[in-house]
Amino acid sequence: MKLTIIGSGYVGLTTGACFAEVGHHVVCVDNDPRKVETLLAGQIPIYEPGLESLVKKNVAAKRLRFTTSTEEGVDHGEVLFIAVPTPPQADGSVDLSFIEKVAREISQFLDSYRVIVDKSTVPVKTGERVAQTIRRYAKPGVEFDVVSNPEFLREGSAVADLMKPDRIVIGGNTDRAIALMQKVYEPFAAPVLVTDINSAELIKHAANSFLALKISYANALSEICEASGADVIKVAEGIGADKRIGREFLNAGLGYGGSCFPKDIAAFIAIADQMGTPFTLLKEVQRINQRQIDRFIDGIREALWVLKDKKLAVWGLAFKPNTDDVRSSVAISVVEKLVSEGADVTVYDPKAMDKAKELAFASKVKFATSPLEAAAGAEALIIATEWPEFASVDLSELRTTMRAPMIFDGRNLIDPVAAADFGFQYRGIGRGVVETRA
Ligand SMILES: NC(=O)c1ccc[n+]([C@@H]2O[C@H](COP(=O)([O-])OP(=O)(O)OC[C@H]3O[C@@H](n4cnc5c(N)ncnc54)[C@H](O)[C@@H]3O)[C@@H](O)[C@H]2O)c1
Ligand SMILES: O=c1ccn([C@@H]2O[C@H](COP(=O)(O)OP(=O)(O)O[C@H]3O[C@H](CO)[C@@H](O)[C@H](O)[C@H]3O)[C@@H](O)[C@H]2O)c(=O)[nH]1
Repeated sequence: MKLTIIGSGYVGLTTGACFAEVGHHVVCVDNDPRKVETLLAGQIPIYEPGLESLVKKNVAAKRLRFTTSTEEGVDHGEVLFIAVPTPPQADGSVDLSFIEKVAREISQFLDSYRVIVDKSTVPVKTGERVAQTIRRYAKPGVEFDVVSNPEFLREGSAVADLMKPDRIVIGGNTDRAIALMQKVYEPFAAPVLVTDINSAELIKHAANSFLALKISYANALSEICEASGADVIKVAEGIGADKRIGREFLNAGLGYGGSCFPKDIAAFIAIADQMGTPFTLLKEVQRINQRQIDRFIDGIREALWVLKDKKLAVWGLAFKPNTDDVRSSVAISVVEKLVSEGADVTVYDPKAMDKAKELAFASKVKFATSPLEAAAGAEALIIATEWPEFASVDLSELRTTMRAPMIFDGRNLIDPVAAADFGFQYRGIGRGVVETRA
């Protein structure tokens, strides 16, 4: 099929590449000329495992191309996917101006039937607004349908998630549009759930909120574990073994971050308020999430007494491993907090340093070229993102290079007993303080 993606960021580019991989002919549009130039030059503007080779392969096979022209995209695709940003506003509600703009742009070039699919994460009832907007601006009588097809990929495993999704949600109001959408997804052989547009839109916010709730449950447990001397990892294992609960998304840590959960939970709260059905449970989720980072910083302050002029190493800047994405990264919030209290911070991340260097905090820290270089002479090490390479650092070398032996492990990455054996004082999340045994 001929498909068009409008917005070629983390979602649009990866979705476009995966659609091409299963045989569709895909045009990816982006209004950022620099991004399109990069893509046309054969480079990938983001780090996502497996994406580069997939893009190269499908460009070479002439199933995938890039343009800045929405007109070219509308001409090409039978189905037009919108994957532009839906950022938060100050009150938590969603800024829908990107979506509205694309709807107007599409309507300008619409000559014959198209399915316009909202893949961005949007509040319930956005589909109705998109249809209204296109009808208002398009030539009279031109046929189209609007469909909601939320995306559930996770950064860091986006290609795998797209190629083998748990489910595909198609929210549509006409058989014609739903049939075309089923054809788009046929090659993926995944379970398809067909709903009305409003339900599909709601599924996305409800799913992300539930996952954030699950993480916050583990984080709230971690505080009780610290107070009682229990181990949150064992507790998560114990409850997660029940199939009705499941072990995934029960990892206590510094709280959830990234470009999705914080904004989507705030959006869902705002949507529920607007509907007159307040979702106060989610406010508690937000509170627990903030408390988790505050408690972590308090623990560092309590152990080190004074942060001013302390030489600290921070491992990790990306909001999670296997991505270079630093949007709403809790790791960066940790660094900012330490810097604001006068600490002398050196950071290292395997993939996210270029993106981090574009942010305001960058001028106030030093960037190292390896985990051990970051830790050289440090009076404490803070682990803020659970990159696998941090777990395999030689603890004996680490001990030798650091000035004082303290590890604050915000992601429970290091084995506390091994750390203690190598002479470290170790503080994880929800597993107490382990004193040095060396
Ligand atoms: N990142 C994720 O993991 C993820 C997963 C599922 C859903 N989502 C949702 O998908 C949407 C996009 O997220 P993202 O992370 O891909 O954002 P992104 O910022 O990485 O990409 C969006 C792209 O849209 C482009 N764009 C903006 N306006 C445009 C226009 N008028 N015409 C053409 N291109 C335009 C931007 O230049 C950018 O490249 C959001 O609603 C997000 O909540 C994101
Ligand atoms: O047990 C866990 C799992 C995750 N996290 C944190 O939660 C955040 C989000 O992680 P993850 O969900 O893996 O990454 P995202 O790429 O943000 O993916 C989420 O957000 C996307 C955008 O909406 C959705 O498509 C995905 O289904 C949803 O998992 C990160 O800060 C993680 O560190 C934890 O603290 N504990």
